[in-house]
Amino acid sequence: AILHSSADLKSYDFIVIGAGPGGSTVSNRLTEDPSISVLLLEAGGANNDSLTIDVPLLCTKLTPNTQWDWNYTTTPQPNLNNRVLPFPRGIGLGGTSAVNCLVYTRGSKQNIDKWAALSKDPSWGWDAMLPYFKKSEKFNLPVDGHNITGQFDPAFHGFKGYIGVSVPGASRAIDGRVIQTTEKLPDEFPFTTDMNTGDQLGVGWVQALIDEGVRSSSASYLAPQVLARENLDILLHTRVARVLPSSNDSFNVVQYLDSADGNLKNVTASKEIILSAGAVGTPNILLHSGIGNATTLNSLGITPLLHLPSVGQNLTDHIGVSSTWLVNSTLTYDIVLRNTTLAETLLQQWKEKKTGINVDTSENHLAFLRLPENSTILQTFGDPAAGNETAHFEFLFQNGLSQVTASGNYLNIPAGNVSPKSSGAITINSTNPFDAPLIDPGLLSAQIDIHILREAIRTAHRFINASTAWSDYILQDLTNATTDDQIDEFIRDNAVSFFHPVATAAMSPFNTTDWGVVNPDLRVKGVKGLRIVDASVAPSLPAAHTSAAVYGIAEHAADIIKSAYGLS
Ligand SMILES: Cc1cc2nc3c(=O)[nH]c(=O)nc-3n(C[C@H](O)[C@H](O)[C@H](O)COP(=O)(O)OP(=O)(O)OC[C@H]3O[C@@H](n4cnc5c(N)ncnc54)[C@H](O)[C@@H]3O)c2cc1C
Repeated sequence: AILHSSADLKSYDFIVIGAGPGGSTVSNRLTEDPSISVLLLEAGGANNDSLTIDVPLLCTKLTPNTQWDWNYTTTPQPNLNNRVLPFPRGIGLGGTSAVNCLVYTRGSKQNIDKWAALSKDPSWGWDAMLPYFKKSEKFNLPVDGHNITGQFDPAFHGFKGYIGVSVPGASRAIDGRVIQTTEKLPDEFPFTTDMNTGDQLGVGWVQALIDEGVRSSSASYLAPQVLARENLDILLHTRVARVLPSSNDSFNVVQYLDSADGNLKNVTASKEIILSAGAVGTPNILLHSGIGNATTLNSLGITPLLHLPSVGQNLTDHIGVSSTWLVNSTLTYDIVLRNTTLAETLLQQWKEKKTGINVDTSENHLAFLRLPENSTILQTFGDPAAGNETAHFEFLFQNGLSQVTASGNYLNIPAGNVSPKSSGAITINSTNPFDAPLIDPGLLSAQIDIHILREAIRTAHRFINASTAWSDYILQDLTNATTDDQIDEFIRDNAVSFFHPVATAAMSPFNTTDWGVVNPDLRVKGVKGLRIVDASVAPSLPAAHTSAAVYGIAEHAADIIKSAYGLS
């Protein structure tokens, strides 16, 4: 049940911190066993009364600087002309999956196999993880009822899980041109039926976290029939300050801020605390608990309880930038952005029938592509991707999603570097656990990353210019950058995080002490009672939007925990 106040707290076997994909999934699966009790603590509210969250196409309005966002920013990024970027993280049931743009991608088989190699545990590889990806998924037919044969491969999908996944349920004016380009230029831009089979390369229909036209966040794992379980309690509006040891080496106590009276209070787990506060929140809680680099903690005035220097380190994220063209069409989304009556009519259609443009996310097609194998970039710097079947960059084909000026119709193609070599860190500079941590994703700190992004932008332009599919459509290229220097400056002035941070509490092999925060069973190294289940344990960043990975990690984690305690 959702508790009214901390006065209703009982005693619990497990306390889970954070209701994003990690925490919601593990809270659900553990309470399938009626002999186990779980308390889920979440800093935000129920998030269940917001049209902006539910309507897939409104995803861009959810962040930054809103009630659904922690409203973090990065430290100034030296390789982006010292810009400070928004770094949204969702707050409330669903966590960041309630505010993201819904794209469902698992990355390549090589990406997931790299987790097994880094952790020296084959259960984190693709073959063992595929059943967990499927277990989390409820693939459903698009709302327009069109025939989706050839738009996805059913062999790689689950149909009985909690999170809705679907292909687009409304066509967009550029769909035909994207597909035609794959037919005209199949060598460089091959069509792929399904990017979630482990073989991700090509151009294809987006799969998005949508259930019959409505956003499916991790709150789907906390649906009313799940909340009806007597062994699952949720306390909302509750920010965790730190975790504390109850004996020398066992962390069983959670210290939280009671929003009702503003006091710090403790609650104890008889078995384990599970940290699922995300790639920013989890290292922040650990550091304030004295778990991290002992020297740095000491210099801040926090007593180190466990020296684990990798806490907060290795933050890896995607970076991307959008190219824009003025187009010869009036069937673009920017007309809706400019016309409140039309926007209201479309919203009404969504409310009444769950049909129309609002049932889908920001694009109907994606591309995952590589640099040519003989490219001088790869020869000079080595290949940063997980292997030769893993993308270097991604395109999202958007039909006028961002308006550039007050008039005109647009095509936007955000291009992301999805196999970055750069990394940064989450650190703290305060002893107050409720102060924002310092978020430095270190974007473009490795030289190869700007080279890849530059070639991604050039490739997006080839997609548009090299095929006759677009010749009667494009009026003007608004990027205005062609030389290396011009494109680099365009990137440094405009690129943003794609908001996919991972690896800030990475798993490393058992008995490895020089890097990593958790063992392959996701227990924090060197202590009892503490486990981590969220994006921060991924030891490397897949070439993919990250929530699918976290659902897979959490389904696997639930089985690991159940087997450790003999649960059903
Ligand atoms: C704008 C944006 C767009 C994105 N687009 C996509 C996309 O299209 N597809 C995709 O797959 N991924 C996308 N992502 C990334 C994806 O949403 C995340 O990878 C995923 O949600 C991470 O799950 P998590 O469980 O690790 O953490 P989160 O989802 O961040 O959940 C952590 C939870 O912990 C809570 N919490 C944190 N600290 C505390 C505390 N001290 N006390 C109590 N509770 C706390 C938070 O409020 C939150 O609910 C996007 C992210 C953003 C920001």
